Amino acid sequence: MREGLRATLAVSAGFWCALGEMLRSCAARLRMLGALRKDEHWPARNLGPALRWFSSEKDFCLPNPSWSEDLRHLFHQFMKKCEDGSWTYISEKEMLDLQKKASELSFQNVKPMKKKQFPSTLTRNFQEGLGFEYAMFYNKDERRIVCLFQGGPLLQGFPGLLHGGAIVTMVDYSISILSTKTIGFTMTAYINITYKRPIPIGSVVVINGQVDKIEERKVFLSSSVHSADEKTLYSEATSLFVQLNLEKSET
Ligand SMILES: CCCCCCCC(=O)SCCNC(=O)CCNC(=O)[C@H](O)C(C)(C)COP(=O)(O)OP(=O)(O)OC[C@H]1O[C@@H](n2cnc3c(N)ncnc32)[C@H](O)[C@@H]1OP(=O)(O)O
Repeated sequence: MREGLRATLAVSAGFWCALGEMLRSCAARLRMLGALRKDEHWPARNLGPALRWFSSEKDFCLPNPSWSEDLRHLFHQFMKKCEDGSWTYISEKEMLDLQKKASELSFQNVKPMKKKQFPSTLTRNFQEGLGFEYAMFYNKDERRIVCLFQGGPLLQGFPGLLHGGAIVTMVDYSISILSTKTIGFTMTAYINITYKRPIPIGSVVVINGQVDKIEERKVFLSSSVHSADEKTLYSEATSLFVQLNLEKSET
């Protein structure tokens, strides 16, 4: 009897959580669409809570209601490419595990912030659709990474356009995962980015990163940012990542 009651309570708690999550997603989608409406100036006070409470249980790289048709389409295309094993989907958990392991191994003197103060990594701190929406795919044999990225209204620089800092953040994050998967834990030593065309907020871009050369602890990479139809080249970057010297790193 008691077991039955417990099961009922668990099911109803699950139902309310799922409903809450669904309503939050819809609200985020509506806010994003509102912000993208022509001629509308979107004051920050209308944003509502922009931070998202992070749950390590949820895979934020999977499609959510804020994703546009283009992003969904590309995501499913890449998931298909994963079927023969040439490409692999990188889940949120894998990204978090990489970060956690890197900080455990290298920065013993740095205290991670408490979850309550700081929900997650920069790219995951925004409500659905308002910041960084992305999914990544890795090709081990070709030493390549692809990141499908849709930047939301909180990443605005000039009106209606993505901020260059947000673009390089996403490029840096993608290739940092590539270099770490290629030779172990690395950090960005430099990244030189050239912005060729502005990226409209809410549009979907494809970040392609590849390893050009490895010299001992140094990984040289190049990357590009294209439109989903590959017709527009938005940015190009070259960068150096250095494998962490675990004996030396203390801070
Ligand atoms: C898993 C995903 C997590 C998401 C994170 C996203 C990525 C990031 O944002 S990382 C944050 C930004 N980056 C940083 O904060 C890094 C700060 N810098 C550092 O900690 C160090 O300088 C670091 C680790 C890059 C290199 O330091 P260290 O391990 O002591 O290497 P060091 O011995 O000085 O240099 C190694 C080699 O790299 C070269 N090198 C290092 N930095 C540079 C540079 N900026 N330009 C050119 N060459 C460089 C050196 O000349 C040397 O070359 P060689 O072996 O031929 O003599």
